[in-house]
Amino acid sequence: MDGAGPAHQGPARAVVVHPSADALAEATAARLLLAILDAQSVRHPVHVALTGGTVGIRLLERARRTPLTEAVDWTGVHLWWGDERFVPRADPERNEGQARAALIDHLPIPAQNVHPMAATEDVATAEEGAAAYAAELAAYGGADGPLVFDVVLLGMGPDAHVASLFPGHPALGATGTTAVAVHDSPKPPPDRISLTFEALESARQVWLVVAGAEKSGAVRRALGGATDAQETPAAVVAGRDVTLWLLDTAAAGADPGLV
Ligand SMILES: O=C1O[C@H](COP(=O)(O)O)[C@@H](O)[C@H](O)[C@H]1O
Repeated sequence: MDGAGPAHQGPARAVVVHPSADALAEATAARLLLAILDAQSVRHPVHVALTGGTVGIRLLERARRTPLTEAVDWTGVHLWWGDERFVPRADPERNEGQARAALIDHLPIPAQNVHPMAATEDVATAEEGAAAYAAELAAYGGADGPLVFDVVLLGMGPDAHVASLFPGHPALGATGTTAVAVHDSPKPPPDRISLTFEALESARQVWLVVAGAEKSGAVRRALGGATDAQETPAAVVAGRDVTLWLLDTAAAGADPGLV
């Protein structure tokens, strides 16, 4: 585990580099299940926000296969999403459907503990979907404030987007709410719902799980001290206690500080 450089202030940030995308998925699955078990020893319930994306889904497939999954009390875990594509529920693009097939459908988790974002059958607009999600998150908050995620999993795009918060996009600036509608997403599909920075940063731990050489430039910028959320959203997202960058060697690139 390496420190990420002098530019970062605040809670602990660490970078872990794995030899391949497969190793990253395998290790992150184990890390997630252990984090849930740790949290369950001190809190009830435990809240986790899932990510879509290539590694985000692969790590859920790995989690399904590890015996650690059986040690978790899934009745005490709530699963949320960092973002969702605003498409019909059966659309293969939906993060929800992919996560259900990879893991959730195989868990003894009560249906009411799974909190997907709205599909197009549920509401007329992504705005309505975002408002409904913000209300659901608020309902699970305590008297003293909003819901605190134990772990937020995030993928990252080559453009340094996290969840569906894209560089230069108006949704980046959303404040005073935990969920926002996204239109004209530079990555298809164009209509999405995303947690806001405010919601992501309410997490105790934020983990950015990133694989692939095409993302090494964005990783270098984010870990190299970029501070402009409009240019490099991934650079500014942080957990209250811990921010973990979990990379494969390709995403870490040639930076001798990371490999
Ligand atoms: O569109 C999205 O992309 C990112 C990253 O996906 P990847 O396939 O490049 O790993 C993902 O984190 C996000 O949830 C998803 O909606």
